[in-house]
Amino acid sequence: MASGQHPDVGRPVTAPDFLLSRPTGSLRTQGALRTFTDPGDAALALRDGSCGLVVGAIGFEPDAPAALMEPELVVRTDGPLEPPAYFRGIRSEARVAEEIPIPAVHRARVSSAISGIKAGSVGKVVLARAVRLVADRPLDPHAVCASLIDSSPAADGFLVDLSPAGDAYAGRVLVGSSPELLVRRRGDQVECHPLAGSAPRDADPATDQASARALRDSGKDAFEHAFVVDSIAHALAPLCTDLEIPERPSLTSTREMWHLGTRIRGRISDPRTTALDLALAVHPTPAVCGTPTDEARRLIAGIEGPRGFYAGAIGWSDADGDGDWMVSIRCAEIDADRRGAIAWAGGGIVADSDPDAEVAETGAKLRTVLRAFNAS
Ligand SMILES: C=C(O[C@@H]1C=C(C(=O)O)C=C[C@H]1O)C(=O)O
Repeated sequence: MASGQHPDVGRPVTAPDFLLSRPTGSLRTQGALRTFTDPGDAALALRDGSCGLVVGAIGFEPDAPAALMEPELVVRTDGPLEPPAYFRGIRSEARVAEEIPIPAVHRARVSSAISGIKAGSVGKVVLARAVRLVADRPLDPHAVCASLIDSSPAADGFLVDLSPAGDAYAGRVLVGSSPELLVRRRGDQVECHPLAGSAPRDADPATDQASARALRDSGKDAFEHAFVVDSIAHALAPLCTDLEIPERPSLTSTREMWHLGTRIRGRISDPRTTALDLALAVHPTPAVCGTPTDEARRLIAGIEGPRGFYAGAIGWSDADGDGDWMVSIRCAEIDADRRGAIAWAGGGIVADSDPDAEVAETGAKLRTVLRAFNAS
């Protein structure tokens, strides 16, 4: 670098403050003509035609502030995004400074959730844990996101400036690589691809295939998965016709995990129902919350405290009603000063869950994000 030059020289001026990269099409935006903290207001603005496009993030709790905006500049691409060389050239470095809670406490929480489930309080609850990362040199959220996209076999990745959610979120950025499609609408076609039931991948191909087969044949995981399909089918039934729900889930994978997934398809009944309306109707699914929803949400709030944007939804919706919303998992929130971040991972607990396996599963899920920070 020549002396006197700013360290950011070469940084693309087009760096977006919202991006969603997906194999089926991507979107990146800059600037905000208008922001919304209440997703209901954004949904209304799309429906009454006063807003052409909404992008951003919705929190886990329905009344938590959202970070939604009507962007100034929009670039849509058919396939996944190709991160700029500038961001690919930056190696992010951070280390795990704290586990929230420590794995032994997460294990104990899972054990007591299993006892609660057996006593009949809920059928399923999703418990998460977090890790706090610290960095000696400032992190660049776009570089972390570039690494997330490049490490994802499907080039899944997202980045959302959370500033529109208010002072507590000013300058904070959510980055992640979610494999889970909450809902997508194109024309009259609606699609969801919920995931639930997981097993860590293994470097040894024979072991890896064996754990995929064990997941496919696991009664406990099929049971855990069915809560999610039932909940989405129930939420979509009044909004869609021709709902197609495969009888059994199929295997799907990321670099780190095997999952059970079910591709649900339907046709929109009323064309005024936008992708954002659909997202708000299905969220939070039992893939991140539990069954019954309100009881599981109360349990989670009591055990974990507020989740903020983890286990919420990120995506976009336009005034024609089209849009994509992903479940905000495999993600981290980067601090405004760029010296730290917090990453989360959770897993569904049912009566037959094994506490040690749940600790291992959340550890494996965290690897997606930890790799992007070169943290271990
Ligand atoms: C909650 C997370 O993942 C969710 C929970 C899963 C499970 O319990 O098996 C699987 C995929 C996701 O729906 C997470 O990654 O943090």
